[in-house]
Amino acid sequence: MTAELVAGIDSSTQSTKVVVCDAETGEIVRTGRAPHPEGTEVDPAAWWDAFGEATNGLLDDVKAIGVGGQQHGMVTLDEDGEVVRPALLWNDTRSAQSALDLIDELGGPSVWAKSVGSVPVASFTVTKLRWLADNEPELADRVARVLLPHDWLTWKLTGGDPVTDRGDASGTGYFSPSDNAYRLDVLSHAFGGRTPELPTVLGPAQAAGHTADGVLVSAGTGDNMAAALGLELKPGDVVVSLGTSGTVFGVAETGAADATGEVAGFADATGRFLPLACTLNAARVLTATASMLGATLSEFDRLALAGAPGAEGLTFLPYLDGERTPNLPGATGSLSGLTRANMTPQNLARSAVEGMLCGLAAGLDAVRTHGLDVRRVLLIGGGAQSAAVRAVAPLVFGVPVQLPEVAEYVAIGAARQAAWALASSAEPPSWQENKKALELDEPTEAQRAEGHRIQQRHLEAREAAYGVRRNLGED
Ligand SMILES: Nc1ncnc2c1ncn2[C@@H]1O[C@H](COP(=O)(O)OP(=O)(O)O)[C@@H](O)[C@H]1O
Ligand SMILES: O=C(CO)[C@@H](O)[C@H](O)COP(=O)(O)O
Repeated sequence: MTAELVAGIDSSTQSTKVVVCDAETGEIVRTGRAPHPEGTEVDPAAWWDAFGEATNGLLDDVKAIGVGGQQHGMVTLDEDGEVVRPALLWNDTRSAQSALDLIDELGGPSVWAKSVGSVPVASFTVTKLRWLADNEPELADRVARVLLPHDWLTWKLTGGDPVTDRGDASGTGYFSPSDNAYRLDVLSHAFGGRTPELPTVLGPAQAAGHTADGVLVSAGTGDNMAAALGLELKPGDVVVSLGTSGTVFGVAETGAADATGEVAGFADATGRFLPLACTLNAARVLTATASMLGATLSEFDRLALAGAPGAEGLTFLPYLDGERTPNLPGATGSLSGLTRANMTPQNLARSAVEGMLCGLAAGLDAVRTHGLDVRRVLLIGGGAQSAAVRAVAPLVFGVPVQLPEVAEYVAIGAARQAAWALASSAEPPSWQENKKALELDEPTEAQRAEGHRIQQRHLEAREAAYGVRRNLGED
């Protein structure tokens, strides 16, 4: 009997990736990818074009397809289903003041954390709608429907009524993951009294519909939720993803409600929860530093590996695109501790790797404080391909770090969701047999202490430069 095939799509910030898998075992049989345009506002048509390019010739015998997409992006449609304005992405910080206004107007951070699981920052859709209402009211008046990137792609595939899932909906700021319901009062308040249509929230294994060719389309989800599904996380597993964003997350049985805003209390794609901390600066810290040094990524790795642990006193706070955690949307990066002796390409490269990872280590402390048991870190995303990152991560994180076989876990998770919807089973198929992970070298006690010192220095520099206090998990 020939295997049934399912496809998973990862429509993330920088590209669309596709995997086609055996529905029963998860074995990957084909892959594809296509780039997205630069920028923090993008015409959704570019994602559809990238989808077409990435899947070209790959979907002929596929029975089901699922879409994982970058979270939070605001896609606005008019009465005719036409896009009203380019989508504002999760990393667009223009709505930072709108976030502060909304927090204030609706009762403060604790009220937000309790009602929708998260305190909104500029990334959240709800703040983008407020920005639109305040700054482009004539466009806001034309908005009949608001979707997230994955909702829009799913809708393009089925042509039916727009749908979403609980995981991606939980990143809007107008959905309560604990009540499993939209907060239309919050939506309407944020959008100046307007009440656009929202997509129906499907259950984890429900189908969104079918393509014109009869391929089943699953509900889809946000990219981090899809990665969690693809990795089949167990209690104690925490993912650190180094893509455009840096994210730290794990699956929990109860939702987080962090009034400090460091941890977002998202839902996952299985009916559980996904507490998550997110930075705006991850893999691109490495690529920007490599480009400043005139180095390729492998030359950059060689430089960083030749730099001394602690970069001989250089501290790089890598807020190159502003920052989200800590919430410093207008921040710029800084490099401190320079001397004539330590100012070398090797130390600069090393400090970029350490600075980026220290931001994620703070996220690790934050999710630990909010209930996640951190027994091991699974390192994924484009930045995990860096040899220097692999060498430094165990020191800075201070727990065992595993590198799941380099593969596209968002797309794999979306494919697993498609296989689940195809089987209509109570639980998703287990693809665990196909999972291999490389155990990175455990740090010695001395290296662990070094990692701790690097993290302490990073936190002190953060406090000195931006007044950010340490969170509860830090000593
Ligand atoms: N060896 C490497 N070292 C550092 N960065 C890398 C390496 N390989 C890929 N990247 C970076 O990873 C990023 C892409 O990661 P990915 O997880 O696909 O991002 P996203 O999902 O946000 O689109 C790009 O910025 C790319 O340059
Ligand atoms: O906003 C978040 C998480 O809340 C980001 O993680 C986006 O979902 C984009 O992901 P990548 O493109 O970096 O994978």
